[in-house]
Amino acid sequence: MVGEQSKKIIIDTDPGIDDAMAIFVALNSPEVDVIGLTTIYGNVYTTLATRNALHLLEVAGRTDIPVAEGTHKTIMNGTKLRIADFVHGKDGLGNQNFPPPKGKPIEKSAPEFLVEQAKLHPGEITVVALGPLTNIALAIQLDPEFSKNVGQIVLLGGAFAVNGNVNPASEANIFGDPEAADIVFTCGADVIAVGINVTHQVILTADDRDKLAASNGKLAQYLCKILGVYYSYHLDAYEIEGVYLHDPTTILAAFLPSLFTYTEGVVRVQTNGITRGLTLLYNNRKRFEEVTEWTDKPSVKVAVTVDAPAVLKLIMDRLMES
Ligand SMILES: O=c1[nH]cnc2c1ncn2[C@@H]1O[C@H](CO)[C@@H](O)[C@H]1O
Repeated sequence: MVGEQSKKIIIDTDPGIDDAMAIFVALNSPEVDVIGLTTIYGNVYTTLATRNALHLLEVAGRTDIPVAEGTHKTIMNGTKLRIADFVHGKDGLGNQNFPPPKGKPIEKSAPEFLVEQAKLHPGEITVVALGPLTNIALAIQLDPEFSKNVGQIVLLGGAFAVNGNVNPASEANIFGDPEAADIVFTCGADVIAVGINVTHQVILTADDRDKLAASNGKLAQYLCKILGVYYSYHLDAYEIEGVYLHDPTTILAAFLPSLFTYTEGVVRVQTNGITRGLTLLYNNRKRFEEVTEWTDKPSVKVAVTVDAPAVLKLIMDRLMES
């Protein structure tokens, strides 16, 4: 669905059950035109993320959308990755053993595609980053103009003034590549961070899932098939009969920003020690005597509150219309 004034978005994704939901919400939202998917490790390894991205576009009948494969390593060339297959299933999509997709990724790598599109449409592209931030950091390193050319970077990442979900300090996407995250937070682009302090407020209950399953929405029904593993994980880890809608909530922040409130400040990422992956926002309330690691760095916006009932309703409506 493409509206007249629709925003061009590129989704950087590691599908992932909530990624699948976010991609489908975006494809059914007239406010945005999805011009590409780029893939990254996180919920699964990058190779599987690419396969799943192609598969999801086939399910949605949108094979016209290009998929560019991202990096298999962290920005520091690390190959020991933390993969959250215990959250999403071995295949990333709820252990359904879907057949391999027919399509192939494009020749360009994810960072090359991001740089190319930002240059082609200066100020117009919104990158929605749903996994670790390595591809975006590589795009920044590849082209010094990328931060200026990109319209906005809306990222799911961080745990602002709350515990993380990998450990008490760190949220999964930031923990996946803290050095890359720090590059993105300080790159000078218009960055909006949606952390788990916000996404943990948007919960799809078992009742909501039943409503999706009972609808005629083709994509809603597909999602209900793959959601089982995600529910089991939440019951086990959080003792809730519902799932957090991290990625779909972040997608909405990209085109319906008024559903959220924000604060602004410099965010740095801890890259060492037991708090590796911690996101720390300087709230500008004190002028420090010393020069700090936050001094003279560009500010970003960090989501603080969310109209959770409105976000949940929109996500469900868009999926049930599919
Ligand atoms: O406990 C966890 N470990 C790793 N990844 C997780 C966990 N819980 C959720 N996610 C995944 O990480 C992103 C949000 O942090 C989401 O993509 C979510 O599916």
